[in-house]
Amino acid sequence: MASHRFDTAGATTRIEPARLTGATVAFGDRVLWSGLDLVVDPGEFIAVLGPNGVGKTTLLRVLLGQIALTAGTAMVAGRPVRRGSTHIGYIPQQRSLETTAPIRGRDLVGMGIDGHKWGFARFSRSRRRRIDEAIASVGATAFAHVPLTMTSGGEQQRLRIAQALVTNPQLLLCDEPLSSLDLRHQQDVTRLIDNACRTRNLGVLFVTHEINPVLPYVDRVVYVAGGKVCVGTPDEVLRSDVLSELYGSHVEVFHHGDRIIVLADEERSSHLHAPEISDKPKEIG
Ligand SMILES: Nc1ncnc2c1ncn2[C@@H]1O[C@H](COP(=O)(O)OP(=O)(O)OP(=O)(O)O)[C@@H](O)[C@H]1O
Repeated sequence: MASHRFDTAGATTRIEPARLTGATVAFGDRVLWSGLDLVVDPGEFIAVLGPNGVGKTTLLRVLLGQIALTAGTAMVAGRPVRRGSTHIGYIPQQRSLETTAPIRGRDLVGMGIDGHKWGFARFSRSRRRRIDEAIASVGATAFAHVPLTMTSGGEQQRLRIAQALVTNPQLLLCDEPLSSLDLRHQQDVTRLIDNACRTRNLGVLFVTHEINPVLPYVDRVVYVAGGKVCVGTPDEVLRSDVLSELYGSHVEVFHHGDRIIVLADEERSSHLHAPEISDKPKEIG
């Protein structure tokens, strides 16, 4: 894991992408999670895991400045969180990109620089270069000029990653970027994000229900369940005893070849799961 960034003068400057201290989020009487201490290092790939509805997206929204902590502090790039920070690249949970407007991939990537504003900035040479570089870095050059409606889900996800990277952020927040992708595209997208993490020295928080495609790449996991959060390496956290304590009910972690399968007894922990509650054990990863 890289932990230092080199400036142009060759001196080492350490920029901390994110830091949460004693972080707690509650909505009314409902405490979503509490007491989270987490420092995201430069070049560190962290997976955020846990069942539905426990507050994984909320964690990203805290760092985006969209949800205020009930207690504790949240910093991004050494400063208190604020909305609209260019230090953050964000890949939101997948929404359909279908639109009647003739938007192309490179338009989408450009929106990472200037939102949905259209104007003279569109024609600046440096802006064009940044967009071209971001598109090339995710291997999307061949289809960046095609209307988005004519691109596949995997191609759109590459363009979303380029959009998140175009401001050269220090922190990349990814909210279930693997959903709706087949295994090959899950692996491609995970590799791309890992490559951005290592080569750009940026911190990555990657929310996912698919543990196995990301396992080869992650440095640490943040596991949210039962109103609590556990942070550590996959070997430290993805264990039956650790997760049973976190869930407050029996959880089995199986190793099958390279794969990890987490089975939680939904009946006993159904209050942790939303909205589809099953009386069968649920495979989380
Ligand atoms: N602004 C808000 N006000 C009240 N409740 C909220 C707010 N934002 C989120 N919640 C609730 O907090 C809970 C956690 O939501 P969140 O989307 O963070 O969960 P998640 O772990 O990302 O779930 P999933 O895996 O299903 O995407 C949900 O029950 C949600 O309805």
